[in-house]
Amino acid sequence: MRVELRDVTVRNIISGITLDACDEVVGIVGPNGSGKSTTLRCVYRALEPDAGVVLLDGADVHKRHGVARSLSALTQESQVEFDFTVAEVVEMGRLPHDRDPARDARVVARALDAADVTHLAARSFLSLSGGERQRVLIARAIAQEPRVLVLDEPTNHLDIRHQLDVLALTRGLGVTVLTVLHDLNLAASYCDRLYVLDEGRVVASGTPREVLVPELVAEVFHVTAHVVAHPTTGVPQLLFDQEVTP
Ligand SMILES: Nc1ncnc2c1ncn2[C@@H]1O[C@H](COP(=O)(O)OP(=O)(O)OP(=O)(O)O)[C@@H](O)[C@H]1O
Repeated sequence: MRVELRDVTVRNIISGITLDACDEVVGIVGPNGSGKSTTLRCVYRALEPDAGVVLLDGADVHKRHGVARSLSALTQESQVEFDFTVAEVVEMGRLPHDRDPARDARVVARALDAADVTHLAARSFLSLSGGERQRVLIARAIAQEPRVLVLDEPTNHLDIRHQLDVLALTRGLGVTVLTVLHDLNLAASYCDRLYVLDEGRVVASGTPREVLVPELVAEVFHVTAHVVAHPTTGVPQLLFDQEVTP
């Protein structure tokens, strides 16, 4: 499914954001406060742009019917306030769909397994650690069987193994994934294309190899980076000098 943002503007926070993603993993990177979460909020309809439009397969996401069945989001606001079990939280992913108990149970079991939380199914969500909660919320998003998955910092709280697992898992779904990532090396490894935001605007876009060059990294993040090829995959990876550039 194709997601397109055309000239999306929200107050003075983001301005003229244009991007698209279709059946690929697209990363949004940029410094703190550059407008990444605000951009995603417009996609998962927590915010309506002041100008511009967000389209899902060509239809305005704020007017289209059935968006909840097509799009799921793991966001900074994704939380569970009441004391549900893990299994119940993941079952909530099925709510936008017509009920089919046997199929729902299979999908939920697969999602629990994929996010490595089957052993936690009977536990209270509120008793879990930050990383365990994050994996349960990922399982819920997967259980929704979305065609577009919107992720705001999905690796938050996760240890390195689960960071790699979650990114491989979401990539393996074969759907459109639009994700904010802070770790530029994970972004280079898992994203087909990247958009770089700075001060509410897109300042670069392209493949990780095209975008993650020392000049851009210095200009946007104010650090000196050296690009090396990953020894087994050849993917560009960044090594940083310790001094911050002005
Ligand atoms: N509701 C709001 N009212 C006023 N300012 C806001 C609001 N939401 C976001 N901002 C401001 O807009 C800017 C962009 O915020 P946003 O959360 O989109 O950035 P971000 O790139 O996701 O940042 P981070 O990397 O720190 O998560 C920030 O300066 C933030 O303080």
